[in-house]
Amino acid sequence: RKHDVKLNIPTKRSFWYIGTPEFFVDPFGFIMECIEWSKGELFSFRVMNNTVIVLRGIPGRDAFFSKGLDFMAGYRMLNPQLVDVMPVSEIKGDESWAGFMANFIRSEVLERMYPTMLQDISKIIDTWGHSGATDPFKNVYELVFALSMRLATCNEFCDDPTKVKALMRIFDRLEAGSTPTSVILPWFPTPARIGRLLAGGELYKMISDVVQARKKEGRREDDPLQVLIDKGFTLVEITRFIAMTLFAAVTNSGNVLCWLLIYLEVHPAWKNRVRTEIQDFLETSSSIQSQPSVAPIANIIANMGTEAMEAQTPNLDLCINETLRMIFTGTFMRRNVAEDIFVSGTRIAHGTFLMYPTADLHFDPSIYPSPHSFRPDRWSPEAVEDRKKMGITFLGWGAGRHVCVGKRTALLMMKMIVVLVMAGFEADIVDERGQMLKELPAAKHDMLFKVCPTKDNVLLRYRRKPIGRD
Ligand code: HEM
Repeated sequence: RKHDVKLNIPTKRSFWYIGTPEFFVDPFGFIMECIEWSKGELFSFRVMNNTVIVLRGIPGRDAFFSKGLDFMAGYRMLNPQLVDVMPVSEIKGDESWAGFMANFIRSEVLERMYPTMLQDISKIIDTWGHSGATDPFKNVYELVFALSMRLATCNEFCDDPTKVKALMRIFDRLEAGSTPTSVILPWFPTPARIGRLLAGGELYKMISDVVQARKKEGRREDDPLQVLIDKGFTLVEITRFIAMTLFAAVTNSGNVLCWLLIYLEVHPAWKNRVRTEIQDFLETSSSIQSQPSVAPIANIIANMGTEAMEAQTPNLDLCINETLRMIFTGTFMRRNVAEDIFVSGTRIAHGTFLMYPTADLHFDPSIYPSPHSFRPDRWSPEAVEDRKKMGITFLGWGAGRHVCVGKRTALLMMKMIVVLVMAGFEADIVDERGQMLKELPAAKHDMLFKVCPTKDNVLLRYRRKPIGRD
C-alpha cells in the first residue's frame, strides 16, 4: 500500500530494498542537505520500503505534535542507535515505559537520593587532584553517568567505581554498535554489532550476578533494581529497561552539560553571572572554609534540599535552555499508525514514518530573533509567556504528548555538577592546545537524535580554589 502513494512533494531517489542510500551513510548530513534542497517544503525519502516524510514549519509542527502519532515505532525504525535497546512492546499492561521510568525519578525519590548523588559527584571530582586538564566529554560525562546509574541500576554497581567505569564502557559499545547498517542488515555481523551483542551480554551477566547474589543471601536493597525484581520482570526485561533508562538519561544530559560549559566560556558575561549566582547560593547556607575536598560543600547543599538548588539558580536555567535551543539540532521521529492524515495538502498514509526538524522552530527568526546568537534572556518568564501565544516553539524538552519525563532530573543533575565543579575549582574550557576558546567549536554530528560532542577536542582546565567568595 505504501508504494501506491504518489507523493506531491520533493522525494529523494531510492533503491529497492535499502531505500535512499545517503540516509545510511550520514543520516544527519543527509537530512540537513535535504532541508536546504527542499526549500522549506515537506520532503520524503525511503528507509528500505518504508516512506519517511519530513514535515516542515508551523503546519508540520501542528500535525506532528497534536495527532496521535506513534513515538516508539518512529524511533525503533528510524533511529539506528536505539533499535536494539528499545523495548519491543510497552512495559507491562497499560503502563508505558515512560510512565514506568517516571516512577524512578519522582520527587520523593530524587529528594531521598540527592545527598547520595552529591557525594557521588564529590567522590569523583576529588580524584581529579589539585589541578589538571581533562576531556569534559569523558570526565564530566562520567559524572552524569554515575548519577544516572543511581536512578536506573543498583547499589552494588553505584558503590563500586570499577563497576561505574565498566558500565560506561559497555554503554559506549552498545551505542557504537548501533550503526545505520543495523536497520538494513540487522543480521550482518560487523565488528561494531558483534561488540554490541557482547556488550549487551556483559550487561546481562552483571545484572544477573547481582540478582543471583541477592537471592542467595536473601538480601533486599532500596534501589531501582529491587523494584524491577519485585515487579516480576525477567532478566532480559530488566537488562533492556536499564539500558533504555541509561540511554534516555545519559545521552543528552552528559553532552548538553559539556556544551553548557562551552557556551559559558565563549560568553564570559554569562559565565560570571552563573558563577556569582553559585557563590550567592552557597553563601546563603553558611560560611564555608577552604577544604581539600568538595565533600563538605556537597553536605551543605544536600541539607538545603533540591528545591533550594532549583529556586536559587535561575541563570543556570536560562543558560541551559538557550544551550539546548542552539545545539539540539536533530529531528524528532514518529510513525502514523492510524488513519491517513493530510498536512499542507500532502497525504500521510497509514504506516508512513515522520520526522520533524527542531531547526524549523529553534532557528525561526520570527520566534527567536537573531536565532544564531546565544541569548539566555530569551528564557525569562515574560519572554516565555509571550512565545506561548505562538503555540509550541521549543522542542528541547519535547512537546505535546511526549514531553521529557526526565526534565527535572536532568536539570538537577546538571546543576549539581556545575555547582560542585564551580564551587571547588577555577575551571575553564580551553582548546586542545590549552588556548582560550574564542569561538564555538563545531559539533561532530554523527547521530541523528542526539546532542553530539565537539568535532575537535576541548579540555576542561581546572585548579582547586580556596572555597568561599572570590
Ligand atoms: C538534557 C537532558 C535531556 C534532554 C535534552 C531530553 C530531551 C527529551 C526530548 C526532546 C524528548 C521528547 C522526544 C520526542 O518527542 O520525540 C524526551 C523524552 C523523554 N525523556 Fe528526556 N531529555 C533529557 C534527559 C532525560 C532524563 C535524565 C531522563 C530520565 C531519567 C529522560 C527520560 C525521557 C523519557 C522517558 C522520554 C519519553 C517520554 C514519552 O515517551 O512520553 N530524559 N526527552
